[in-house]
Amino acid sequence: MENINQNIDLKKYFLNLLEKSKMKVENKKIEKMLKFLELLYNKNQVMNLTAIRDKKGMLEKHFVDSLFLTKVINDTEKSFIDVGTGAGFPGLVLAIYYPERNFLLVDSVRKKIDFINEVIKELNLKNVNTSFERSEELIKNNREVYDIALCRGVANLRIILEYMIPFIKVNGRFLPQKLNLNEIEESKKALEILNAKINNIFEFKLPENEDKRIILEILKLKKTSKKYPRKTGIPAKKPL
Ligand SMILES: C[S@@+](CC[C@H](N)C(=O)[O-])C[C@H]1O[C@@H](n2cnc3c(N)ncnc32)[C@H](O)[C@@H]1O
Repeated sequence: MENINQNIDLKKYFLNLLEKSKMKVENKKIEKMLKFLELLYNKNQVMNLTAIRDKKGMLEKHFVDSLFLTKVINDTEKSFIDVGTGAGFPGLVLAIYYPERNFLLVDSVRKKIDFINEVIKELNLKNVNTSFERSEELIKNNREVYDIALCRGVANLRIILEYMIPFIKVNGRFLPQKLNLNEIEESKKALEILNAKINNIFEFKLPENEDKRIILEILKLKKTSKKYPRKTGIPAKKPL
């Protein structure tokens, strides 16, 4: 009985966070997200998947924060890649939200991808593929094929630009999530080399703790030279 009441409270809490953020999510998707939350919470007891250890914190800082992207993503954008997805943020939440669109979730740590594969199986998701290759390796067969690239909490902007811009089509968008605008100035050279520009900056506030969250809209203007990304490890060691 106690468990059922806790689940009802949690659902109410999630719906309230969404309402405060002016977002609507269909009930069957909410149920899937709550199931994902349960799996994450349980796995996090035995394996370090996220530093946020309570369910309400996870709902706000992982689920709602991932869903902010739905305010920026257009109907025409159908293929997505999320590099450094960790426990599935933002990519797995968006894959639940957009069951008709295709997602590739990537993380170089195999046990994280093992967890994501378990969630995919439990939730019976048909629109998600996974890879535990590093992005600099994975690019070989995936150059310029995605409409949207996603990346949250992985590295400095100038580093992730080199990882991500090569994956997207010309006129595709990279939508990195950041906590502030500090990295923009030092990323100017990387943007120029990779033929990309910052087109827009979207600001959000987490509904409960009111911390600021940023989504950068980066547009790919022309094809990327095959020189990029450089060999594995170099983008992080010697950023553009
Ligand atoms: C701090 S976690 C962020 C996880 C998740 N995106 C989130 O926001 O909760 C960063 C993840 O990026 C992965 N990562 C870093 N560089 C990578 C690369 N070049 N290719 C694939 N994964 C990478 C790490 O293994 C780690 O799991």
